[in-house]
Amino acid sequence: MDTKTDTTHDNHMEGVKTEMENKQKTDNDFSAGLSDETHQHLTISEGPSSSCRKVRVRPRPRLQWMKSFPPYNQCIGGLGADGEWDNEHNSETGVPHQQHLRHDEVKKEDGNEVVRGTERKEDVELTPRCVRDEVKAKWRARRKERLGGSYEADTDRWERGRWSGKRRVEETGGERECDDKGREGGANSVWKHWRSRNTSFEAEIKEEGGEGRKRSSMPAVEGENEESGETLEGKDEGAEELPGVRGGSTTHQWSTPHPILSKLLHSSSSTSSCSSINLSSPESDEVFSEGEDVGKKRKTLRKCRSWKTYLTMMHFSLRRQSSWVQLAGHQGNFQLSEGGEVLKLYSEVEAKCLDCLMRDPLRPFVPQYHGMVTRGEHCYIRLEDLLSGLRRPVIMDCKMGVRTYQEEELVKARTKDTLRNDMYQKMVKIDPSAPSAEEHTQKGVTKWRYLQWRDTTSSTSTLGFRIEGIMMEDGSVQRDFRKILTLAQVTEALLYFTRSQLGILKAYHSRLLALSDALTNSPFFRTHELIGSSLLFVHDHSSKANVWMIDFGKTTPVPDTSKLRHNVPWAEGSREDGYLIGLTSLITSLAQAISVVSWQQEDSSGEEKSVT
Ligand SMILES: Nc1ncnc2c1ncn2[C@@H]1O[C@H](COP(=O)(O)OP(=O)(O)OP(=O)(O)O)[C@@H](O)[C@H]1O
Ligand SMILES: O=P(O)(O)O[C@@H]1[C@H](O)[C@H](O)[C@@H](OP(=O)(O)O)[C@H](OP(=O)(O)O)[C@H]1O
Repeated sequence: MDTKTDTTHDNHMEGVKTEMENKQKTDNDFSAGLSDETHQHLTISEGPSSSCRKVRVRPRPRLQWMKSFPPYNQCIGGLGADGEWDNEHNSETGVPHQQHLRHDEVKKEDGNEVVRGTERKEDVELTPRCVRDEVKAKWRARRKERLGGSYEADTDRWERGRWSGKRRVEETGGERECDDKGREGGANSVWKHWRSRNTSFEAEIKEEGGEGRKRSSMPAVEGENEESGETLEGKDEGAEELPGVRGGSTTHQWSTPHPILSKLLHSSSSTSSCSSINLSSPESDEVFSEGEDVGKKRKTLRKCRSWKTYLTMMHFSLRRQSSWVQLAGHQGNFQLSEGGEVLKLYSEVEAKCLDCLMRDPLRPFVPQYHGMVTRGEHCYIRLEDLLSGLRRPVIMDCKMGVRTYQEEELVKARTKDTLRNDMYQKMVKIDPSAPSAEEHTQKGVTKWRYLQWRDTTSSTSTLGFRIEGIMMEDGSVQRDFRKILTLAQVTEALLYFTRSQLGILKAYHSRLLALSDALTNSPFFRTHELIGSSLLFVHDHSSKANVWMIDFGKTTPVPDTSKLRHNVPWAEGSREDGYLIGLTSLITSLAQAISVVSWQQEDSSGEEKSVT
């Protein structure tokens, strides 16, 4: 955006400051009082500032396929698209951090090699990298040959592998719910069981089958990814967590890990020598035998060293990158960085919000924001990975607020300047009778119409939030929660999501209460309309649980900062978002779930006592 917007925003923040100084209070339902922690966060030194004007920025597209966005598996541990990591910007100075470039200054973009570095050091270090690239290129060529040369161009397969776990499940004969021994298991069967017991909640569960964890790995196995890093793509923290190694959530493709990956992992335990790596798989033979003269020891050694570095980095990455997964939102918006940060396609609106939030009492509830980075021609915001450190994370994304459209969408809709056929199609797919006769004729709806329809046919309008998606620990993803409309249904979904674990329910409950306090004391919240923002619930089997505020792409400052209440229904012009209505619903529902589980436990312990 332009300078005008910046000025507006700055003025706005100035207004916020004045407001704080005057200690004006908005009329809301929350208790006042700053906790020590809140004070602590208020005094946090300057966070990263948006230096986004200094780089070329594109609007966030709704990407159809991933060719221009190398997939997650290419981003791991620097094994990405041949040195694509580039200008990491110092968020304060806007100057690229040259030290973040890897030693290879030779950069390939779209096949064009760009030589950047001239220093001696780089020249020396280029050698193993070049060897590696050469080997990788040969290997790629071989794989391509084996696959009939189709995988590079077959974008449909690419897309399928990356994003459409559902279709994958169908193709693999619905083996999603069986482990490699053919036993039934995994979250889906639990979900089905749960659903069959709970007739009041009729969500149609679509078995999207491991869309999360699997999708990032699939292209590698199928050879759909033309880059070499994909073969070693990791997602969990150790060999025991690898697809195919872990039972209960695998398809037959994963009955064994990829041969090279398997060897890498085994080799990592013996770190002393490259000779400890047993390279006998067909793939590795291909890589290492071709053009390799055993007599030329030096060359071989260099190759080994190169591969050793490669393997070490890979193993490190596997451990570090955990199992990041994008549960909701725009496809292609995200990447992982070398350091395990989540990179989200840059939006100035969001960057400004995050910048403010780093100096707000809400900071402990928001992923750490580390400024921005450019990669190729795109710019990304750098976020803390909220799944980092979790094993087999269970995730739920709740989109907050009583509406998910901005008021400006309504204004645009009145002129009907843009009719969206894609949204019309989505609407028809869910309910053919939803579009009006006119919309059917036009085969298009305005964005506002679609979003408003989504809001009114879900719990958004009534409860002030909706569940966008849930991923269980086996990687199964459910995204269709349209039929959850009442608090009781939400409670049932929460019981399913947490598997009725009291500790986790309580942890979520107290976290939301703390969030509620922080919101009360937040100048950011008092002065911003939050549209389409989510609460991300994450926990794992070790009972780590947390809730985070994410997605500020449609969160904007309001001109009159004294009026916003967040706990009243929206009327046009009010800018009210109903965020607190949603939060209250969630807190109430969690309290209900806690009561239900407590009763159940009391009941069962009573029964046990009476038996004994
Ligand atoms: N910092 C993070 N750490 C871990 N996971 C994240 C993080 N940020 C986002 N995600 C994952 O990505 C998903 C989408 O995030 P987000 O809502 O920010 O994307 P979006 O494309 O802006 O969404 P929308 O289309 O609703 O605007 C989340 O549901 C979550 O699974
Ligand atoms: O979840 P659904 O039903 O698929 O609908 C999408 C969802 O509402 C997104 O939040 C919205 O993006 P924004 O939040 O950025 O508006 C997107 O609009 P888009 O297609 O214009 O990106 C919608 O298509």
